Amino acid sequence: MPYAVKEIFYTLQGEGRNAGRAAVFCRFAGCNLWSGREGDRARAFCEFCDTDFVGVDGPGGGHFATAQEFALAVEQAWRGSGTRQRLVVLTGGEPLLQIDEELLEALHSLAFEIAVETNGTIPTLAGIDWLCVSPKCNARLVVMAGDELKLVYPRIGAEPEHFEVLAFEHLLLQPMDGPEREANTAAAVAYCLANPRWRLSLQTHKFLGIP
Ligand SMILES: C[S@@+](CC[C@H](N)C(=O)[O-])C[C@H]1O[C@@H](n2cnc3c(N)ncnc32)[C@H](O)[C@@H]1O
Ligand SMILES: Nc1nc2[nH]cc(C(=O)O)c2c(=O)[nH]1
Ligand code: SF4
Ligand SMILES: [Mg+2]
Repeated sequence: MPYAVKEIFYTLQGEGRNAGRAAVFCRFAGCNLWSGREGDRARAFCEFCDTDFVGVDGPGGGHFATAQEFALAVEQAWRGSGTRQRLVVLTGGEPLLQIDEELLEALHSLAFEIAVETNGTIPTLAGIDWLCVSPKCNARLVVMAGDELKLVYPRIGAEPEHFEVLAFEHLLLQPMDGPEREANTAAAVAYCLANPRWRLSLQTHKFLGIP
């Protein structure tokens, strides 16, 4: 299957329980909850997105005809020494629109651990090593289990309490970036102080000034 990829880059995972860990990021083009066009944002299922996932014109982006071709591009982006602790984060856009078993096998065969960032509206696959689900309040959640649940906070209709019954190892609140970021961060801190099952996830790459 061909894969449409906006960009591939090497950086530190900025968010969640793996924050600080070196990884190749692969941003797949396209999302099922927003077209990516500013004119559509107000009526999108997900309206707060901080990401440009339209097209294949970013650094390292393109159309990859096969899983092997894609995996080689990921390997070429890896800058760490050796073949241990190799991590790739598949994100987007919505990566589960494009990830298939062949792609997971090709990445595993190059010794990559595979993390996925998903909105949880598309069934997931076996073979993902770290699954991060970030539910969106206007969209039906179908992925009810995973390694971390990372909730963008605050959102009316997506109160953290609703998600505590699901089978996630780690529960994280990530302040919504945008004009209210400071207030949202203070609210997330207060929530975590009062509800210790939840931990704060900051988008550390943004204040570090790295991709
Ligand atoms: C751009 S999304 C791509 C992966 C997938 N579509 C998803 O929503 O999980 C990556 C992560 O960024 C989060 N995110 C997007 N916009 C954000 C914002 N304005 N503030 C904080 N987190 C945001 C998402 O909730 C998700 O956890
Ligand atoms: N450094 C860094 N960490 C991230 N974690 C999740 C990201 C995403 O956009 O999915 C992201 C990103 O865009 N950059
Ligand atoms: S689901 Fe993810 S990629 Fe799609 S618009 Fe929302 S935050 Fe952005
Ligand atoms: Mg991002």
